[in-house]
Amino acid sequence: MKKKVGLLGGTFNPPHVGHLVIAQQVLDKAQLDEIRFLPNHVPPHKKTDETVSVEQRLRMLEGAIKGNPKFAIERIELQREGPSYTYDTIKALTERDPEIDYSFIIGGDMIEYLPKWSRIDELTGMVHFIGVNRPSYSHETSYKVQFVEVPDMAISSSFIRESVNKNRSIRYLVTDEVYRIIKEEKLYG
Ligand SMILES: Nc1ncnc2c1ncn2[C@@H]1O[C@H](COP(=O)(O)OP(=O)(O)OP(=O)(O)O)[C@@H](O)[C@H]1O
Ligand SMILES: O=C(O)c1ccc[n+]([C@@H]2O[C@H](COP(=O)([O-])O)[C@@H](O)[C@H]2O)c1
Repeated sequence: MKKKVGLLGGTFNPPHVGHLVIAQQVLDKAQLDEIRFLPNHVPPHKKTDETVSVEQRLRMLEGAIKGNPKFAIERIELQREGPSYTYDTIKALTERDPEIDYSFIIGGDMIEYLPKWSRIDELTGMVHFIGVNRPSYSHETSYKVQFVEVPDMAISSSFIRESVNKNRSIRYLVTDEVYRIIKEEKLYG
């Protein structure tokens, strides 16, 4: 049987506990073998805090997943210039790893946004989508998306960036390692 790998694509600026909980919940409930976090190079549809480098986002992600043998990082988008379209990524990954059965995990905001994704009709035929609930967003869609229920977490990277900027605590919203990097490198200040 093919190995079942869940891809959690994101900007991870910074990675927060919401990302980790989703990944663990989907791993268990969808009975996957492994989760690979897929940091994008350039987010296709949004501006993010560009004072934080790709390298810093990657180091925070490495710190966030440390210690979980079922979590890894897929770096394929970091090697590609331009917006990180998922169509290009899935095409490259399925060609590279024909022995892996990939699923692509998305939260409610991305489920709502699916109609605007690049080559979405082709993409839904190429990869299995798994959607999770996210407060303030719907998970209803006409696209083929398997729904996995997770605890509702109103946590976002933007909330964390804004909290740091306003001198409010982000303790427990990110792992200790991510917290340390944000403080030591004075990110989002
Ligand atoms: N709290 C959450 N609940 C459910 N899904 C989430 C949550 N946070 C992030 N996700 C999902 O994780 C993936 C990656 O998210 P991303 O790295 O863009 O973080 P974000 O918190 O949405 O960032 P930002 O606030 O900067 O837009 C997306 O599919 C997103 O929907
Ligand atoms: O391919 C697209 O058109 C597309 C549009 C929006 C988002 N995505 C992907 O969805 C994932 C979550 O995006 P984001 O912006 O919430 O970090 C990430 O892997 C993005 O590359 C992909």
